[in-house]
Amino acid sequence: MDFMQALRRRWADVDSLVCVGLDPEPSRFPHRFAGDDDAVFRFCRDIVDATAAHACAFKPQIAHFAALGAEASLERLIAHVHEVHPGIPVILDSKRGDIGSTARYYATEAFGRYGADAVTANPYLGRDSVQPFLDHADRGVVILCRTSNPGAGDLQDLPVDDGKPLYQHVAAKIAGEWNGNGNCALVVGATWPEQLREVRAIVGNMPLLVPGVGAQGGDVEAVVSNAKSADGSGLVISSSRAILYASSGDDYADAAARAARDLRDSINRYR
Ligand SMILES: O=c1ccn([C@@H]2O[C@H](COP(=O)(O)O)[C@@H](O)[C@H]2O)c(=O)[nH]1
Repeated sequence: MDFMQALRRRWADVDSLVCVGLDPEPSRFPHRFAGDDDAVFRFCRDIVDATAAHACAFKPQIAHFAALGAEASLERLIAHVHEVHPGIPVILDSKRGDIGSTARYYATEAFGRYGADAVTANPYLGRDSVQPFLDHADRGVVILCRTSNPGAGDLQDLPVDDGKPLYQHVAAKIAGEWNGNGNCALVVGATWPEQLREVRAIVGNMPLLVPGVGAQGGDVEAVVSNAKSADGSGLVISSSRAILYASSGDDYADAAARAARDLRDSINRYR
C-alpha cells in the first residue's frame, strides 16, 4: 500500500485526523528517564504505543534526534512503528531541499535509511530539487507551502506576477505540475486559517499537513472549518509538545493518550 492509500485508510479506520509529532527534548522527559542511555527511544516508543489508537500518522522531527546524536534511535523508532503499528504512516519531518544530485541522497536517507513513508521537503530550489523524492511514487512528499511560524510571510507572502502571494503559486504549481504520481501533500500552518482556506480552494482534495495546534496556539475549529476536504478529511493535524509533554510525571504516556484523544474529538466536532 502506498503512502496516500495508507493515510486514507487510517483516516477512516480510526476516524482521526491527528498526527502525533515526535520531538524528543530530554530535559522535558519524566524523572524516571534520568541516566537512561536509551531514553530518547524509550520515551518516544512509549508515546507511540500510548497514542497509536488515536493517530492517523506519526511525525518525527529529524533535528530533535540528530542534535542528540540519536539517529539510531530514530531508525529504531520508525521500525517499531512499522512492526507494532502496521498501517500507521510515518512522515519524516526533515524539510530537505538541495540540488538534484544531493537531493537523491536525502531521498535515500528518508526512504531507505529511515524507512519513512513520507518526507517533508522545501520547494525553494525548484522542481529538480524535489524530483528525487517525487520519483518514489509509493512515498509521500509533503512540501512547505505556508509555514506556521511568525515570519512565514516574509517570503511566502511576496506578490508574484499577478499580485498573488508566492505561497499560492507554490500550491498551484505543486497541485497542477508536480503531482504526476499523486504523492504530493502540502504543509500549511494551523496558525493561518485564512491561508488554509485559500490553499484548500487551490489544491482540491490534496492532503494538507497542518502543524501549529497545541503549543503554537492554532485554532482547531478554524483549521477544520476552513481546510477540510469535500469528504471531511484531507487534513493531517500535527501536534508535538502538547501531546509529548502533557505530563512530566509517571503518567506521561496516559496523559499523552488523553491529549491525542481529546484533540481527535475536538477536530471531529467540526468535520
Ligand atoms: O510550518 C511548520 C512546519 C513544521 N513544523 C514542525 O511541527 C512541529 C510542531 O511542534 P509543536 O510542538 O506542535 O508546536 C515541530 O516539529 C516543527 O518543526 C511547524 O511547527 N511548522
